[in-house]
Amino acid sequence: MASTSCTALKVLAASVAVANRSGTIIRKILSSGNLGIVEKENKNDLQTEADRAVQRCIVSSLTHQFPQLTIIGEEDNLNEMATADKEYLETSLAEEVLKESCPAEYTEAKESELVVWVDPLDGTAEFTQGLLDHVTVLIGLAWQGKAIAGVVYQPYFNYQTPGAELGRTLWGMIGLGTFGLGNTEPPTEGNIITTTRSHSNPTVVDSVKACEPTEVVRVGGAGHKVLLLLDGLVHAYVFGSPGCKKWDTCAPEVLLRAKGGRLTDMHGNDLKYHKDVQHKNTGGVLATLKADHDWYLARIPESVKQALPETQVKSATK
Ligand SMILES: Nc1ncnc2c1ncn2[C@@H]1O[C@H](COP(=O)(O)O)[C@@H](O)[C@H]1OP(=O)(O)O
Ligand SMILES: [Mg+2]
Ligand SMILES: [Mg+2]
Ligand SMILES: [Mg+2]
Repeated sequence: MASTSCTALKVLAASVAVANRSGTIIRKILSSGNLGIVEKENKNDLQTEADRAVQRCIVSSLTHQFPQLTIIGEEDNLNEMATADKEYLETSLAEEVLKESCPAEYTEAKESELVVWVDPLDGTAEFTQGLLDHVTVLIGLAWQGKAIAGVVYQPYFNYQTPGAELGRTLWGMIGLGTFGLGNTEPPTEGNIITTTRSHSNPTVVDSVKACEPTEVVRVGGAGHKVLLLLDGLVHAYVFGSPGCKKWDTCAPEVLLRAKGGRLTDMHGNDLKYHKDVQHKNTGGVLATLKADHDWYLARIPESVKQALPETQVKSATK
């Protein structure tokens, strides 16, 4: 099989398997009733036992199978202990990924050149408030500074539909496509914009308003908002704030771009994912699937652009 010699596809197959395992961990912790909530930088920046346990699971599992990867996870101080964490070791590879052929441009990508951006639980604020379908697990793979593959796992997809299967896995690779989706056609009428519900500020409000929405959908999570685009429920995701980090955007960006969409900062620049890049997406986030991305870019006010400088890369050669 062509895929067996493709390291990027193998890492993606491991990421899909460990994302699925993460769902079991998150659901078990929520049903235990003890979320172990900790405030990080401020009251809008929370961490739960699910964030910690899933990061340990993902980092220990990927490190065990691919020791030369660079893995950058949201939750600090967990990576070192994760290598010794046997409880959470997931060593399977997702067959549905392995059966695909590696796009020619990635056959040369070496394990030591891949950077994996991990958000163990995106939408933590909403998770603590019981808005469970806002939660996703995000694992994105970057090579030569570009997002090339990723998985978005939604552990509580369908949780309000009795009898339906709980959770879904979406994964993709640039050049291969996005898998696990249904309808992706956007609404035929209006200009529906999704944005933050828990991290708003004046530049967020100004950028949404400037894009002339007919409706604003305020929900949690970067992964969740990109899923709204991929499910054909909104036309654009507009986040005029530096709050999102590389682990919030890497995997969702792949799923969008592999379907022909775009995810940029507010200046229209592509985001960079080198291992030594600034973690914050300081230029904000603008994402579209079928809508005219440049139309939205042209409407972002100069005052917002000035408040959101482009992200700096220490060395763009790695
Ligand atoms: N000001 C912020 N402080 C901390 N995290 C933020 C901030 N803004 C955005 N994020 C992260 O980006 C995600 C998307 O933002 P929002 O839901 O506000 O649109 C959030 O779920 C959160 O990720 P996480 O939940 O993984 O900490
Ligand atoms: Mg967080
Ligand atoms: Mg996040
Ligand atoms: Mg998170």
